[in-house]
Amino acid sequence: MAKIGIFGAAGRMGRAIAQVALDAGLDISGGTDRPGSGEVAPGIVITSDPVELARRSDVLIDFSVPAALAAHLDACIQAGKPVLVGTTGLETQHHALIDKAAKSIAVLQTGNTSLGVNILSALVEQAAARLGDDWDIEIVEMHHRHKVDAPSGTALLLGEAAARGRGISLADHSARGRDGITGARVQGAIGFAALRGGSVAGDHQVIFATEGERIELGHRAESRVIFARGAVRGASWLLGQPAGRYDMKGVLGL
Ligand SMILES: NC(=O)C1=CN([C@@H]2O[C@H](COP(=O)(O)OP(=O)(O)OC[C@H]3O[C@@H](n4cnc5c(N)ncnc54)[C@H](OP(=O)(O)O)[C@@H]3O)[C@@H](O)[C@H]2O)C=CC1
Ligand SMILES: O=C(O)C1=N[C@H](C(=O)O)C[C@H](O)C1
Repeated sequence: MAKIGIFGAAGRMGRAIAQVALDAGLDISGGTDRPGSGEVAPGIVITSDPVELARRSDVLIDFSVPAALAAHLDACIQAGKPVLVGTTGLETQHHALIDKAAKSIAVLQTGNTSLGVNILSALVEQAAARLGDDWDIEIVEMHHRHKVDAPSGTALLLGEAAARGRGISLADHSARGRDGITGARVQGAIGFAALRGGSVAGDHQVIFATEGERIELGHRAESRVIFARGAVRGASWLLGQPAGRYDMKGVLGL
């Protein structure tokens, strides 16, 4: 049976993934986290050495922090093991590291592992392809009070889908963090707004607004279990893939 290693195992997602994998009867080789993070689940060994974990795993799952990504990718390259990266808050330099790693190992990176969000992304791309840029696109997300990055990885994934549908680059058309006298909305911009509070697992809404009408497409996560299930499914799928960069579309057959 394939052994799954978890980077960031003591975090909210790390623990959820361990639980889902154990419930499914899968084998967990162990996890990494910062020293003193406590027990994740009975029998799961936590180390602070990602290379050691990668060597005794068949596939790795990373839900930790962007600052740890380089070390995690390096460990997977050294051990020759595939990895699913679910960590969000990634910037250009992190995506460049993933592209480089994907030359020698299989890497699946996604801002959201759930089936529902990936279906939503396909719908958003389709709607954006059919509506002209007199339809303003705004993406609103809400998450729990502990979340440290904004906009969420999912909001960016949905923004990328909208930009792809429109045939434009998101980097050149995104409007983030409006405050004060912003001036009127720029035609063709894709706007982002982030709310934080309570224990919300993850709500996303994509609004297409034009004169006189509005389309709203959305997704609400009711718990982290959906992300954990998607991560375990994605990791199992990665075991059969050659080196390269992947997202959830291949896993879910979209
Ligand atoms: N793609 C998806 O579907 C989803 C992505 N996410 C993303 O996953 C990430 C984790 O989320 P969540 O579990 O809620 O966050 P947590 O803060 O609960 O977990 C992150 C864990 O990583 C640990 N960590 C910090 N530095 C390192 C390191 N160098 N090596 C190993 N572990 C380290 C943290 O330890 P410490 O607390 O001591 O700093 C913490 O235990 C976030 O980026 C989040 O946005 C979340 C849900 C779904
Ligand atoms: O931090 C979270 O909790 C989540 N993060 C991901 C994101 O940034 O989109 C996915 C999910 O919405 C939960």
